[in-house]
Amino acid sequence: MSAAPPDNDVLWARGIVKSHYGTPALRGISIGVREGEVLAVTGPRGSGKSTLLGCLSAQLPVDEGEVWFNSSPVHTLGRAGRERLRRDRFGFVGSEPHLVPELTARENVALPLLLAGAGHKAAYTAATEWLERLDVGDIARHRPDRLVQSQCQRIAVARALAPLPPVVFADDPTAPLHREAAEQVLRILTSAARSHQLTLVLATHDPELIRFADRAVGLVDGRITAPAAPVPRGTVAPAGASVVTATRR
Ligand SMILES: Nc1ncnc2c1ncn2[C@@H]1O[C@H](COP(=O)(O)OP(=O)(O)OP(=O)(O)O)[C@@H](O)[C@H]1O
Repeated sequence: MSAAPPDNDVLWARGIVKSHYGTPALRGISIGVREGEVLAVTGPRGSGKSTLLGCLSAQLPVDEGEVWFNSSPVHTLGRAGRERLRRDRFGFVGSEPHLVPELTARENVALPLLLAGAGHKAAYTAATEWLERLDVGDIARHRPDRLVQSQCQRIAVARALAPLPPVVFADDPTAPLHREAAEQVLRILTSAARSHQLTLVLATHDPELIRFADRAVGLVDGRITAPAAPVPRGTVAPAGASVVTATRR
């Protein structure tokens, strides 16, 4: 019989093992994410970051181990239960924006709100506000084919944040951006998460970007590297330098 997860961890996992068609991706990962914190998952390409986010966010079933969200088990849910959890409680930003090409920027951001049952006016007002926060309010009526990738990625961030999900997963969200745009998008993403008390799990292969997080966990070959301190404010921490023990601010 397993122990219950700690109350103050919004996400908690123990001993996750996951393979893709026989290729091991996670080899026994245990991790806790506190409510309202920004946790960076860092490591080289192929180290298992996307797979870890997939398991924590109920996109991928684990082969072994446990995943809990708000003290409820995720690892025992079937496909429909995992889909419901993702739709109702989690937001996602990937390395590609994946906008609906037929819809304007504003319609893309309003879409998840409308699907969740928000009224038309409320959804479009919120979409406009989030686009303005992401500095792309001026292109609200444009379709993605008229926009550059950094604008599309900002729209994708607005779309993930607008419903204010308790947890946002961002898997290498700055991959298509140059350094300046990457830093700006991460600054907006992390400050929006903090000001709305959202929990953010951020995967990045770029060790310089973990300074935007409160804590960081390093992965190598599907395993967590040695535990260490929280990300110090205003510094650049090396990859795999810290794991998961203290609070932010
Ligand atoms: N769909 C898949 N089919 C087969 N192998 C996969 C699949 N997805 C991931 N893998 C393998 O699992 C391991 C971990 O991959 P994962 O994508 O989780 O790492 P990552 O750290 O996110 O890498 P990247 O930074 O390149 O996205 C790698 O060896 C990868 O080749």
